Amino acid sequence: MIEFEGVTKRYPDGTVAVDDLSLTVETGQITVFVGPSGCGKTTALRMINRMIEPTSGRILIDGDDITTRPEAQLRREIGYVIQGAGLFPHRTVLDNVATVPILKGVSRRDARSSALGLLERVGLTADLGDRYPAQLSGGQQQRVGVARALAADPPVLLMDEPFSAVDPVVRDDLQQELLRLQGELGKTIVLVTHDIDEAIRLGDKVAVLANGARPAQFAPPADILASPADDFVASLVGRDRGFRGLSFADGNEIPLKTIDHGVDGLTLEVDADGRPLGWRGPDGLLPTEGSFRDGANLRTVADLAILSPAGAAVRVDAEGRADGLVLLEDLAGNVRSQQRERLAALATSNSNGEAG
Ligand SMILES: Nc1ncnc2c1ncn2[C@@H]1O[C@H](COP(=O)(O)OP(=O)(O)OP(=O)(O)O)[C@@H](O)[C@H]1O
Repeated sequence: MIEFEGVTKRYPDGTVAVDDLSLTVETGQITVFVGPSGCGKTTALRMINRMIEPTSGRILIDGDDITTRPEAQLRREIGYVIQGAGLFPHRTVLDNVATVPILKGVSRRDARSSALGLLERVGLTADLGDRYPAQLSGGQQQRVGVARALAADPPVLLMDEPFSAVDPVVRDDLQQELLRLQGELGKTIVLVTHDIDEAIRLGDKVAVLANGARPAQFAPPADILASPADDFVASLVGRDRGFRGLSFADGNEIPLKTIDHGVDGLTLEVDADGRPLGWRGPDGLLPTEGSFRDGANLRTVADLAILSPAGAAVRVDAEGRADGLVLLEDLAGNVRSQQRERLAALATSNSNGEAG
C-alpha cells in the first residue's frame, strides 16, 4: 500500500505542482493517475521513489515513511518505466535487462540467463538480446523497458506514460501484454497517462487529477464511466461513456436463446461439428460477424449483436461449437438493470461517505 498524506510539491519558482494530495494506492493493483498536461501527474509519481522530494506531507509504503529508507534501497524496490523506454544506448538488450540484478550482486551469467526469460515474458524473442536499443522498434524498446524494470523483481512498479511513444496498434498490444503480465505477477503499479482510454482499460482504480494533482474522482473505471463526479471528469471522459461502460458489464448475465431460435426468417447454420457457418435466409447465407465465449463483456456481445444480420450474437463453447444466442432485444433490459444496480450502489456508497 502506498499512502500520500497531505503531500505538496512547490518548485523553487513557486509552481505548486502537487497541492495537498492525500490518496491510497492499493497493493497488487494497477492505479492510474490521469489528467491534463501539467496537472502534476509525473511530479506525484516521482515523489514515490524520491526522484522528487515533497515540500510537505509524507508518503508511506506499507506503513513506512519513505524518507526513512536509503534512496538506493528504495529505487531497487521500485521499478521505473518511462516513455521511450530510457534504455542505455551502448548496452545490448540483454545487458540492459541484466544491469540492476548485476548491481545487486547476481552473477553476470545468472543475470543474463534470467534476462532471457524476462524478454520472453514481455513477448520478445531471445535473438533480440544481442541487439542495441537503436536496432529495435519503439514497441520492442518499450517491452525491454518493462523487462528491465521487472528484472529486479520489485514489488512496486512506476510507469510514466510508458506506451505513449508508440503507434496505436503497438500500444494496444503493449496494454494487453501489461494486463496479462499483471495477472501473473500482481505488482503494485502506479501508471501515469494523459489518455483516459488507457486509464480506463488498465486501471483497477483511476485517479482523475485536476491542476495541482487534486483528485477530482478516484474510483474504479466502471464507476467513473457510469457516474463522473463533476463536469471536469465528464469532459475528460468524453463521449460514448455509456457504450464504453459496457466493457465492465458481464455479458453472461443475459438470457440465452437456443441456437435453433429463428430471427426474422434467418436461422443459424452450423457445420458437422456444430461450428457457426452463417445465417441462412431468403438472401442465402449471411455472415455471423464473429462469436463470443464465456467470460465476454457486454460491449463485445452488444457489438456482435449489432453487426449480425439477425441482431443476434452467437455464443460458442471452448471447441468453437455454437451453444446459444443473445438477441439485441434481450440486451436492452439487461443493460438497463445492470446500470440501475450500479447507480444504486454508487448512491449508497456516496451517502455512506465512502466514494472518492
Ligand atoms: N522543475 C520544475 N520547476 C518548476 N516547475 C516545474 C518543474 N517540473 C514541473 N513543473 C511544473 O509543475 C507542473 C506539473 O508538472 P508535471 O510534470 O508533474 O505534470 P504532468 O501532469 O506530468 O504533465 P505532462 O502530462 O505534460 O507530463 C507543471 O505546471 C510544470 O510546468
